Amino acid sequence: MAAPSGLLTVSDYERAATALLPVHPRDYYNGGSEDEVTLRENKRAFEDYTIRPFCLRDASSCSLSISFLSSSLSHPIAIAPTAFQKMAHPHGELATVRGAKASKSLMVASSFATTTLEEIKREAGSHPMWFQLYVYKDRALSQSIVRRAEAAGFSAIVLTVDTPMLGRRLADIRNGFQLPSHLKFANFANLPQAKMQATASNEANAFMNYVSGQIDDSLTWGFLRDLTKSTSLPVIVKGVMRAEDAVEAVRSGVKGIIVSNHGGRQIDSGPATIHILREIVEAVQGRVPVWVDGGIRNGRDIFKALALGATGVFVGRPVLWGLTVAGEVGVTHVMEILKRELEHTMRLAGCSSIESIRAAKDIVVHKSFFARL
Ligand SMILES: Cc1cc2nc3c(=O)[nH]c(=O)nc-3n(C[C@H](O)[C@H](O)[C@H](O)COP(=O)(O)O)c2cc1C
Ligand SMILES: CCCCCCC(=O)C(=O)O
Repeated sequence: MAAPSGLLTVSDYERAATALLPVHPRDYYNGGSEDEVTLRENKRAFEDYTIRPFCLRDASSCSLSISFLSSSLSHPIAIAPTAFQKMAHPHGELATVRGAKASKSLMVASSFATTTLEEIKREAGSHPMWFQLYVYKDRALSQSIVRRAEAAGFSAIVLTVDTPMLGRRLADIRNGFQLPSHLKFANFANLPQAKMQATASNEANAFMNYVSGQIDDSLTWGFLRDLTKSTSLPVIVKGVMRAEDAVEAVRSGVKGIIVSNHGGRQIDSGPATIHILREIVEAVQGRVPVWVDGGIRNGRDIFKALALGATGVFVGRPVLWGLTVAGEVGVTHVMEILKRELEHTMRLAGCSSIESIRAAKDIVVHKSFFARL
């Protein structure tokens, strides 16, 4: 199947998906928490940074490849974990895996997938896949999920640390958002699915409260230290927004950090992730790779994140929009658009490799740079 014609950018996919989706999944996917200040700011803040291109630097070839830990990837754009992908398309997570493979993109599977982690990994084969972990009050259940991810062949555990409870997503509360009754929390076959799906009581927010109530809100650094020791997989933390937390995470044994505010879905009024990236990169001093997500919608955004020190970036909603519009073809197309835009930006800026973006001092500056001229 060919990619839909006329869709040239992620914004085109956003408009198309938003028009197609029923109101509950649309608001769940697109929305943020409270006044959605952080949701908007994540995207807007990229405009505060300017690209200062070099000229006459041989733009005839360009490589997007990166390496970190003992891995190498053909490009630095990865697929963030997002829950309930079968609301976007009947093939859900499996279509996303196929799109990840076709576009050679690293993918993270969500704990709250509507497809089991074993089915996801089977579809992925040898393609690199990480597993995102939410920790439940039922610690035995959490441990069994980690063991299953190890056994299935995932290559890292991504521990989400910005969600002791769910943020207040007002649109979902107003809609009485629930997982449609034909879909399941596939990784939790033994939990009372009926409670996790449509609740007969229809009490406002019953579903969100139930899910939120399953997540362990008492986690501390001790849990992270224990996790890094008890799993055979490298642990990466997702949701770090402060330099001292990044340093503590490295001390706790993590092998990577994802600077993230959960796409503006958790605490509201937090800063845009792109503003926080540099201080975290500086604090970590190259001891572990640092990724960033939140509001990344085009190749210039990705270029800016790389120039500010990111090893790579993750995208969440853009993939859901691609999945909604055209299943695996849409996911592939969204990722190809981002890759093409990144390469285009690199060649116009005089950078023939990702390394050369990072090495070029001041190629990306905050707009306040010009105030001193
Ligand atoms: C609909 C939706 C579901 C999400 N589900 C999860 C999840 O299950 N686990 C998780 O760690 N993050 C989850 N996230 C957060 C994303 O992993 C990521 O941090 C965020 O989407 C990045 O922002 P962006 O959507 O602007 O690219 C979700 C985000 C969205 C939009
Ligand atoms: C309504 C249940 C939400 C589960 C959490 C998934 C997630 O991380 C999100 O941002 O949504």
